[in-house]
This record gives sequence, C-alpha cells and structure tokens, in this order.
Amino acid sequence: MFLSLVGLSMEARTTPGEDLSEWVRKDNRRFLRAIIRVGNLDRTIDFYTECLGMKVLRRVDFPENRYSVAVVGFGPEDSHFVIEMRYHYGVDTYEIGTGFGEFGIATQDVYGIVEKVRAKGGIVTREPGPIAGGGTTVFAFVLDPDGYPIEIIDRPPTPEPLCQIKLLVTDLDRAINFYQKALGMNLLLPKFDVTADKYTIAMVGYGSNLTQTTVVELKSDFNVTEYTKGNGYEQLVIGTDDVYKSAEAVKIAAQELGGKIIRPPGPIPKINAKITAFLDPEGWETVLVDNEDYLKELQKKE
Ligand SMILES: C[C@@H](O)C(=O)SC[C@H](NC(=O)CC[C@H](N)C(=O)O)C(=O)NCC(=O)O
Ligand SMILES: [Zn+2]
Repeated sequence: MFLSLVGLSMEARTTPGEDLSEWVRKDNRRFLRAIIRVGNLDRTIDFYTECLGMKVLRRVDFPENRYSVAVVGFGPEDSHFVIEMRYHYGVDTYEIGTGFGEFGIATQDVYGIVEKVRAKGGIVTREPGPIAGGGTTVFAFVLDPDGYPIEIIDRPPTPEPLCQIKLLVTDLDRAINFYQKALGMNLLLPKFDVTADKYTIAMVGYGSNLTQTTVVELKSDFNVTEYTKGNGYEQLVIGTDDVYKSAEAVKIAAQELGGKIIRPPGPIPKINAKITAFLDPEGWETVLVDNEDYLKELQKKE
C-alpha cells in the first residue's frame, strides 16, 4: 500500500442474478489498516510505541518520491488492524479537521497510558473516568503529536486492541445503511443518543461482538450539518476476496445512498495488488484490497 495508485477500467465479474448483498455479507472481510499523514515520523513512532504500547512493524523510506512510511500496530499486519503513517518530506503539520473522531485503544491500563502521555508532555483532553451519566467503562482521551484524538478504553484483553476508528457523519441513518449494504458490516451498537452531550453514535464492523473486533464508530452531533475532513486522515483499508464484486456492491449502495467509486477495481502493478476505492456518502474514503494479494505482498517484504 505504499505507492500512489493508477485507476483501471471496471470489469464486471458478477454472475447475472447473483445476490450481491448476500455475497458481501459472506465475503472474507477484515480491517487491514488506516492511513494517516504525520509531520514527524520519529516523534509519532515514539508516541505510539512508548505511550500506547504498539510495535513498529515496518519502516520504509522512498527518497525518490520524497516520503517515508511506518506501520505500527499491536500485532502482525497479516492478522491485525494497523496504522500506516506517511511522512511527506518538508510537511510538518496537518489539519485534522472536525470530521475525524479518533482511534480507540483497548487496554487494561487506562491510567498508566494517560500518565505516560502526560509524562512525555502530551495532551490529555479527558481525564480517565467512567462516562458521565452513570456508565461504568473507564476511558480517557489524549492527542497524538499531530493532534489525532486517541480514546483509551478500559477493556479485558481483546484480539484487536486497536479497536475503533470514529468518523463523524451528518446523516447517521444513511451512513449505517451504507456501511451495511456497501461493505457488509454488521450493526454492532445500534444508534444511541447521548442527549447530555448532544450526539448520537452507532458502531458497525465485522463479526458479532464489538469488544472482540475493530469497529467503525459513526457519530453525529445534534444540529451539525457539516464536518471538515482536514488533510491528515487518508483512508481505511479493508480486505476482500473479490474487488470486482465488492465494487459492484458499492455501486449499487451508492446509487441509493450516495457515495462513489473513485478507483475502479483492477490490478495495480506498482503494488502488485488488485484494489478498488470509493467515497462513502459523507466523503470518507475506503480502499478494498484483494486478500491474497495483500498477504503475498506482506510475505515478500518479510
Ligand atoms: C463509546 C466511545 O467509544 C465514545 O467515543 S463515546 C463519544 C465520546 N464521548 C465522550 O467523550 C463522553 C463525554 C462526556 N462528557 C464524559 O466526559 O463522560 C465523544 O466523542 N464525545 C464528544 C463530545 O462531543 O462529547
Ligand atoms: Zn469512541
């Protein structure tokens, strides 16, 4: 996923009469990575490893293209959701925007992580404690060195400690519908109003238990009709067994709900992988990558 991608023409690979919505739900989907731009790779790696406990899984420099990439996560890329960070030479700040919510980290040591962030001079935007209004789960919010919010959530050990990516949306029903229809996600937390703070959230993802998998947390603030996307957060990358069928399903959902394919499905020689990319109805970008190609590329890089 390290190089810029060139679009190829759409090829239909579906059988006439095939129920694509059924296929999408049965497809072998997994959150592979989220891609963000950062202003200083060493500084960010230090934060994600020293404060949050992630490991550096890969670090590559592309001097000819004037950027460097690091991949960090709680486990190997072939089985875990990871964060890919891109540093473009000479660009040291990014606008995070009001639309990017946060990455969520599940841990048994919320207080310890918050203290590490504070000790390194990091910003704690919400002190650890249970949610206001009578909840029991302890959580905190901190900012990473570029200002990306990170939610630290108290949770028993889970296979996916990088457990949430929150995106702000203006039409929550439409977003839930789209992520279900276009991406075959399950509604793991139905819409939930937090009237005291004037917002509604819902969570969608693969699998059946939101504490065991990564979820997209969709949040909508009462009376907010627009969010800015900034220029920091880039995209979410998800694995699929068939990018052609995946793109067809996205197109069908987009006809009803909005959103559009921005990269027709096909092989991208530079990265040796078949992909397709699209914008959801709110403009958030997702890339779907062929599972086999993704694994083969990882193996080559080992
Ligand atoms: C469920 C979890 O993953 C969330 O992200 S909840 C959304 C979150 N809520 C809070 O931070 C709770 C705030 C409350 N005032 C408290 O301190 O308990 C959030 O994004 N809040 C933003 C907001 O505008 O409140
Ligand atoms: Zn959250």
